[in-house]
Amino acid sequence: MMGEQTREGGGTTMPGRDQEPRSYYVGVDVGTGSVRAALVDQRGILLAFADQPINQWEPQFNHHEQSSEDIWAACCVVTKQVVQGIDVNQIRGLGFDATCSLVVLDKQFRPLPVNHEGDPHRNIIMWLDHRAVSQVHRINETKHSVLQCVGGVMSVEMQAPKLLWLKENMRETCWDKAGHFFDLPDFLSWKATGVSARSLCSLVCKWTYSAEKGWDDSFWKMIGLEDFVADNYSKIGNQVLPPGASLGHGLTPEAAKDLGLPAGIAVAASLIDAHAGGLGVIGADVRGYGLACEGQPVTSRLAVICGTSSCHMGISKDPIFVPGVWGPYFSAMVPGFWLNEGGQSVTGKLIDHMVQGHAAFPELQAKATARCQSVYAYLNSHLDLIKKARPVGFLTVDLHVWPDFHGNRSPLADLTLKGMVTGLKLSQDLDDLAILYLATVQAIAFGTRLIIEAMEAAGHSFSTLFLCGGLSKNPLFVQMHADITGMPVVLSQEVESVLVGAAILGACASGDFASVQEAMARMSKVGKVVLPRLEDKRYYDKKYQVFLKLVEHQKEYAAIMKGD
Ligand SMILES: Nc1ncnc2c1ncn2[C@@H]1O[C@H](COP(=O)(O)OP(=O)(O)O)[C@@H](O)[C@H]1O
Ligand SMILES: O=C(CO)[C@H](O)[C@H](O)COP(=O)(O)O
Repeated sequence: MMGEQTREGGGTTMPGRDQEPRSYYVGVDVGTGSVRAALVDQRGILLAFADQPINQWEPQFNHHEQSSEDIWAACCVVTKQVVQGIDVNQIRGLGFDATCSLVVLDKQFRPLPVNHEGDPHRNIIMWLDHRAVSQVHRINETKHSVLQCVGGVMSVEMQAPKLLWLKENMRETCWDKAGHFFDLPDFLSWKATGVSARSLCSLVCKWTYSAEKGWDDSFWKMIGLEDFVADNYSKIGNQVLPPGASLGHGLTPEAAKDLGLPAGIAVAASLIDAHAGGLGVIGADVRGYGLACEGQPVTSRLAVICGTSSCHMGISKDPIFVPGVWGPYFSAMVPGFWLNEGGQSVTGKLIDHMVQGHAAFPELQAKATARCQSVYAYLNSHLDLIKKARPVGFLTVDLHVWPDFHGNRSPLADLTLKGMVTGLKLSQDLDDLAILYLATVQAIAFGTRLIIEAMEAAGHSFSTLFLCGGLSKNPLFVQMHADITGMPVVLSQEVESVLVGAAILGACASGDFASVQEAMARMSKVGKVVLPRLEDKRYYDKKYQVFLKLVEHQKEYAAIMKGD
């Protein structure tokens, strides 16, 4: 099915039509549910956008797989769409970002199966796959020093546990035949240039690579993956480049044909999607908005990329060790800065799950369709209808949610935690669905508040949130994040900020900007500021107390059931 397409001249008129841009850059963002591309000019204005859904397979609980061939094909569709009608010779650079999913190829770069069905088309273990639970438990039991750079506890969503799972469970059909293991962003830049160099971003954040010391042989030997040490890391990458560096001789003729772009244009070393989102928002010029972060260092800004999951990206001049929060990672997002990444594994996915699984969802769907609205726009207006004189957030005074339906990524770093809902009644009508949706949105915001508290207790100091990703298009989600954290929320002028981040990479690789920081300052702009309703602070402080009690009780229940 052809994805949605908006572009300059056709469909919605994009801003910036009035001036002919000097240079174009193409950004490609491979998210969980779809591939998006954008044509962006040197001011960071989006001139064209296209998206294309991608398949996901869930052959068994907690196994999530994709196809690198599907994803590349979708990249080709959307890239061709966004460059239609322009002089492609004005395109100066191309940048990719993607989820940190694991791509498996044989020695001839052909896909290998990561499943017991032996289907090589499904050669990607996705970022949210939780199959490697016993492997990550054993890795964490080692207490190896590299774990200090992932908040002290390695996530089941990182690559080492998944690689160990493949070695232990797919020896003949996959592991012995494997020639290359890529993080998805690096697979895309390899596909575009034929250069198998990896990005510092992916290797530092998901593979335990150190910007300073490189690979740690003792770690791989200790966890049972000494194979990589033996061949000098050729399968997982022994050439590493900073994000935005220009790869090889740029776009190969074959990839140029696939993508509909000129051969030889600069292609950048990639970023993971959350990091591209951070690049796309965190450097915006905030003068004139009366924000506390005006005149403060960029380290006072927390970027929150809210899509299927939410990633909380905070940077610092010196390394900060935050227990249960990934990092500190050097130069993994903004060159020269240390990065800590908090996160919630399911946020958009959780909201979709709660809404679609409710008894009143068919009625909601019919009513939203009749109004030509998304179900979320309909729910937001329905909440305004039923809130009466109270602020909308007060509707959940006796309905509370703990959001860890897919474990807790940060700051508790406990994949055994589960979701919780308290305050249910017998009724299951549209009002109940709307209030449960609201309580879920609030629970996600409380999770963000808990992550911020952990990061600030370790040394960060934030004054402003910079939101992007699909959920930042939901006004209720944004307002609840402002009200519950007590911080103003900045939304970018370009809502597709992750794509601006990918385009920034392409702009840097082209040499049009002297640094990533210069490109960030020029290409990301404030669109809107949402201020917190501080008059509601007391209410949310009380709901936060309940929120924290929920996980305390969950742990008590688990202890009781574990006891004899
Ligand atoms: N306009 C919108 N209003 C409310 N929620 C949205 C909107 N657009 C996307 N979402 C939600 O955002 C999530 C997808 O986020 P997105 O950043 O687009 O994708 P990905 O996680 O694949 O990068 C989904 O849960 C979807 O329901
Ligand atoms: O772990 C990640 C980033 O560090 C994943 O790539 C991210 O959580 C998935 O992104 P999205 O929710 O946008 O699909």
